[in-house]
Amino acid sequence: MKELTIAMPKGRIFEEAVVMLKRAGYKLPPEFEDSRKLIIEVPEEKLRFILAKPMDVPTYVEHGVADLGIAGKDVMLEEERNVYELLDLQISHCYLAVAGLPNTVMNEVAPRIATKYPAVASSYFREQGEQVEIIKLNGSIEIAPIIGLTDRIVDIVSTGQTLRDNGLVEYERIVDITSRLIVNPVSYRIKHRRIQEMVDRLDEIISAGSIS
Ligand SMILES: Nc1ncnc2c1ncn2[C@@H]1O[C@H](COP(=O)(O)OP(=O)(O)OP(=O)(O)O)[C@@H](O)[C@H]1O
Ligand SMILES: O=P(O)(O)OC[C@H]1O[C@H](OP(=O)(O)OP(=O)(O)O)[C@H](O)[C@@H]1O
Repeated sequence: MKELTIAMPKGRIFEEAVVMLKRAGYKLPPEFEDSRKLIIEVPEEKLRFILAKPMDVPTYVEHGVADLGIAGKDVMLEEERNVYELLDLQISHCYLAVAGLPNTVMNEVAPRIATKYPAVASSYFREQGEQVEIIKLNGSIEIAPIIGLTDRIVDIVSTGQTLRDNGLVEYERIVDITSRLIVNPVSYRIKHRRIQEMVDRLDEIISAGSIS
């Protein structure tokens, strides 16, 4: 049986992804709950996990140092890496939206947009026929319109609480987001049986509808 390396996103997807793998029958050691290790070997399952920043997962998979990865659709759209999407895991549901201060219109000349997703935001406004200036931030995006840095933000919304608590409103919904199982195209060819077995096991869990 060929070993598989999987790039897992640290952070909020991680826990749900681990639950899913366990339900699919993979026996994962306690290191998954209480360790700061960044590489976890599971020889009994012939699996090796790399714990990466969510935005970096497609990079590891594209370069083939991970065969598989788990990444939000937001990351896939932003990164546009040469990988295949195998499964919609139906976890970490959220969406990307345009938001801003209530009852405001965007500056007519080159309105400014703050976002962690410059590629997605640029292509969205281009499709709308609007010329905008994108300001890339790495977090706490909601601050930008409040302190007058930008007219709008493009950011993730889940419960809407961050927008509400900061007095912002949603103007447009751009795209629904869930996490995806992605694969390196070469790995998919040379480790096809092993990978397909994992896909089938995860697919069964998704179809049973027992995750989030
Ligand atoms: N509020 C949310 N609710 C549900 N899913 C979310 C939410 N925010 C982000 N996500 C999804 O989870 C993924 C990882 O988000 P997370 O907040 O863990 O990492 P990050 O913000 O990209 O990383 P970091 O905070 O380490 O820079 C995102 O790519 C997205 O798909
Ligand atoms: O609609 P909600 O349920 O409030 O979730 C949305 C928030 O969650 C994410 O932020 P995160 O917690 O990852 O912090 P960040 O500002 O560091 O990106 C996202 O960027 C929003 O700010």
